[in-house]
Amino acid sequence: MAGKGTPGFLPPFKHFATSAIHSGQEPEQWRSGAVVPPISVSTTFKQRAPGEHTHYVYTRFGNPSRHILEEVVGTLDGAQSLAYSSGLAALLNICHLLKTGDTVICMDDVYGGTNRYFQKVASENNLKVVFVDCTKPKCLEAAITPKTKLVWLETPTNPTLKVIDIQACADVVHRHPGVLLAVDNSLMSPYFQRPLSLGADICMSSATKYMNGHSDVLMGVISVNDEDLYNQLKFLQSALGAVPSPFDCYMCNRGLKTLHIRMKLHFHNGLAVAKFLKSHRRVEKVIYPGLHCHPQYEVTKKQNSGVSGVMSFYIKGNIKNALAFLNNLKVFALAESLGGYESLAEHPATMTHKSVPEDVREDLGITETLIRLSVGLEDEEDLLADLDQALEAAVTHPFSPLHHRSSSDMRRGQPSQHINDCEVRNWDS
Ligand SMILES: Cc1ncc(COP(=O)(O)O)c(C=O)c1O
Ligand SMILES: N[C@@H](CCSC[C@H](N)C(=O)O)C(=O)O
Repeated sequence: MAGKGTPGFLPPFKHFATSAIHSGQEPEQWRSGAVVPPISVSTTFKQRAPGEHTHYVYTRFGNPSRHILEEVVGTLDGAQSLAYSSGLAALLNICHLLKTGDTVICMDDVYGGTNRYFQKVASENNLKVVFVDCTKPKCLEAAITPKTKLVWLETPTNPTLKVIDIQACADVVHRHPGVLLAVDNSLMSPYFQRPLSLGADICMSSATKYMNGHSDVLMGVISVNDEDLYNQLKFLQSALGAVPSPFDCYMCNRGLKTLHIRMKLHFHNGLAVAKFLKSHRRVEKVIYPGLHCHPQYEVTKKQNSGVSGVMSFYIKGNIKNALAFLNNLKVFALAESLGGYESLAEHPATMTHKSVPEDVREDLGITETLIRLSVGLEDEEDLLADLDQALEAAVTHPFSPLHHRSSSDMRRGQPSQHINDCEVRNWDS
C-alpha cells in the first residue's frame, strides 16, 4: 500500500474534484492495477514473525479500504482523517479526549442526537455541558472558564440553520490554551466548508449525510491537522472500536467521487426551493443561509463557497397543517436524515429533535409548525410543484389520521408520465 512519501504516490492535486477522484488510489499500488480500489474484507493480516507485520494487523486498528477512505477525506478536509461507524461514534471518540470534571461548551442549536448525547450521556459521566448561542462570539467568550476543554459548534445548525462565524470563534477559543474547537461539518461537506482552514482544531462530519450522499451508509469522519491530536484520536479509534466496515468505506469513497457535482445541484435546487417558499402564501418564514434575508447571510458568503440543500420553514397555521403538508408530499419522502440524492421532509419537533427538552425546543424555535427539508437532486420543477400542491392541500385538508394517505399511495395514484428531459442548462455557447 502506498502512503505519503512512497515512490509513485500521486502528487497533491490543485482541485477538489481531482483529489476526490484520485487521492490515495493510484491503481499501481494494487497488483491487479484495478482502477476501482478493491474492497479488503479480511479482519486479520498475516505476520512475517510474531509481532512483525507488513502494514496491517487487525481491521479494528486499520484496514486497506478504510485507509483509502481516510486518505481521501484527509485530502478534502486539508488534514489527516479517521473514519468511524457513525457520526455519533465520532463525537464519542472526541469526548474521550476529555477527563472527569471538564466542561464542554456546545452551540445551543445542534442535531437532536448530539444534544441527547451531551445532556443524557456525557453529563451523566461527569462532563459538564453548557449550551451557548455561539453566533455571538462574545457569549462564547463569556462562557469559557478554566475548566472548559472543548467547544462544540455545528454550522449551519440542525434544524434552525443558524450560521456561526468559525474564524471569530477560533480567535476567541485560541486565546485560551488547552481548549479545543470542534466543528460539525455535516450540513456543508468539505466542498462548501473547511473548518480547519478557518481555525478549528477538529472537523467532524456525519458522512451518513452529504459525503456518502446516497442514504445507504452510516458513518462519521474526523479530520485534524495536529499530529499529536491525530495520534490520540487514532489510539482511541481502535481502543473504543467503533469503526466502519470495509464495504461501507468503499461505498462512502464511491459517494465522494461525485460530491462536487452533487453539492452544486443541491445548492441550485435549494436556492430555487427557498425562493419559492419565501413567496408562497401558505408559508410564514423560510430559513436558508443562501437567502439574503438570512440573519447570517454575510458570514455565510464569507466562509462558505456555497450552501447545501437543507432548509427549514414555518408553515402558516398549526400542527394539523404541518402534518397535512408532510402527508401530502409525493416527491419528497417523509423521513429523517438529510444530504442524500433524494428529497426528504420531516417534522423536527416530533422526529429528529424529539429528544430535545420541550422548553428548549420552544426557545430555539423548533415549534410544531417548523418543517425541515433536505432538497435533493430531482428536477427543480417537479420539486416546486410537489411543495405547492402539498402546501395547498395542507390548508384545504388539515391532517386527520383517518384521512392519512402515505406518499407511496399518492405516487401509485399518479398518471404515469414519460419523462425525457435530458436538458443541460448551461450549454457552452
Ligand atoms: C448535524 C449532525 N451531526 C451528527 C449527526 C449524527 O450522525 P450519525 O447519524 O451518522 O450518527 C447527525 C444526524 O444523525 C447530524 O444531522
Ligand atoms: N441527523 C439526522 C438523523 C435522524 S434522527 C435519528 C433518530 N431519530 C435519533 O433521534 O437519533 C437528521 O437530522 O435527520
